[in-house]
Amino acid sequence: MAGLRVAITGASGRMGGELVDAATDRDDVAFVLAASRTPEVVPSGDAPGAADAVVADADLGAALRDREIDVLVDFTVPESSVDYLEAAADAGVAVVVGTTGYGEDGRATLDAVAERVPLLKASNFSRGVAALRRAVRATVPALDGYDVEVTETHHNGKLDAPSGTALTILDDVEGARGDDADRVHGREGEQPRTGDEIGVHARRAGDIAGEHEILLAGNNEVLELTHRAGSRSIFAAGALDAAAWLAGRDPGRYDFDAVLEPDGEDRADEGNPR
Ligand SMILES: NC(=O)C1=CN([C@@H]2O[C@H](COP(=O)(O)OP(=O)(O)OC[C@H]3O[C@@H](n4cnc5c(N)ncnc54)[C@H](OP(=O)(O)O)[C@@H]3O)[C@@H](O)[C@H]2O)C=CC1
Ligand SMILES: O=C(O)C1=N[C@H](C(=O)O)C[C@H](O)C1
Repeated sequence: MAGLRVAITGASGRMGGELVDAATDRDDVAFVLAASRTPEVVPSGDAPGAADAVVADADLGAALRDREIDVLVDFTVPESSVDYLEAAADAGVAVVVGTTGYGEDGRATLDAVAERVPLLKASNFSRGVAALRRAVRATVPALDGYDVEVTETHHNGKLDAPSGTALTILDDVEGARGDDADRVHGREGEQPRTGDEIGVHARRAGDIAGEHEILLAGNNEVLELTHRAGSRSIFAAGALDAAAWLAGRDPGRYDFDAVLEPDGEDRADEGNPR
């Protein structure tokens, strides 16, 4: 491919801005189209970190075709995301999805879109969290019967709780245990722990980019597995790596692990569904 042509939705958002900035900096990206509900506040033109073109989100479908976009990268909210992804599918454009918090309808739309174009969704595009998930899947069976509590901490502007990453990790824990645990969110009053429950805790404060901790305790010992994002740049880099990897592939659902293991098999599966 001569150079990747990417579109980024929600360009005035925290991740949208980070993605536009990172994409304009990459040698493998030839063109950056930004889409926003408020295009007038998104920088474009020759300034460093500015998109090559900015359009109103209502004009996204036409712009994807006119600008010959290869991949759409969406980190917005579920309500807008489903419209953006359908516009991409109509235009035959691949999609990388970082948005979290979908309900059942949103997840069904993702499945339908993946039948028409390549779709890679991850609740977390950092390499560290991908490694953390591998560690969780290996550790939980090794510590059979230990109590597990998952805690996530994010900035005070985050909408969804628990985070998509925490939900993915909970799926990993349950998959490794081979059962569906009772997920207990927070704890208040007289509420002792029951046998195989998993405690889930969501904290919101300041400008924390994202922290996830898995606590395993039993047998007079404690093991803590923790990932801390230092900035959003790691998510943007991972998502753009995924976009470069996804362009030109067949329709279907792809997993971020396949991007990180380029010599491994292409895995089009249901992984990282949140
Ligand atoms: N998978 C991953 O690695 C990561 C995922 N995320 C996820 O990305 C998503 C975005 O996070 P973040 O950038 O912090 O969020 P922000 O609130 O900062 O940005 C979301 C943007 O979405 C756009 N948007 C379009 N429609 C709506 C709507 N109806 N309501 C609100 N916003 C709308 C807006 O941009 P505009 O006005 O320009 O259209 C808005 O700024 C979240 O779901 C978050 O969990 C975040 C970090 C990493
Ligand atoms: O909203 C965020 O900021 C983040 N959201 C993702 C999630 O919900 O897991 C990933 C990351 O932790 C940052």
